[in-house]
Amino acid sequence: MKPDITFYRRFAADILSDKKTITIRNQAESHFNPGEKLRVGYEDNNDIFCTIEVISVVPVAPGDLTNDHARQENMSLAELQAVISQIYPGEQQLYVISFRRIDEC
Ligand SMILES: CC(=O)Nc1ccn([C@H]2C[C@H](O)[C@@H](CO)O2)c(=O)n1
Repeated sequence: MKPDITFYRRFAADILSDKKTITIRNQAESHFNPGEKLRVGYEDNNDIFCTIEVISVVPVAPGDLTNDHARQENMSLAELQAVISQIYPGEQQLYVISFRRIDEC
């Protein structure tokens, strides 16, 4: 079965240990709704590694990212800003998807 959302493999350990509780995505992945349960897979092969429940989806401009966002990503703000500009260069509107992990698969 295909995942509903994927993550780079390097972030999986932080999700599975509940250190990472948000992800920041662009418009294409802003359609999730609070309460929705998502199968989470690896970006490189789509293997599912856990299930999460969406808590909220909130718009954010890249320039408005804070230390609080970084803490929830288990990164420094500088690291988060670097990751975002690598994945979403030039995007002006992003979305913070907050989640809680339900299951390890
Ligand atoms: C397709 C795609 O966009 N995949 C992504 C996007 C983001 N992430 C991670 C990287 C950071 O930890 C946050 C913020 O974007 O989410 C990802 O793993 N895969």
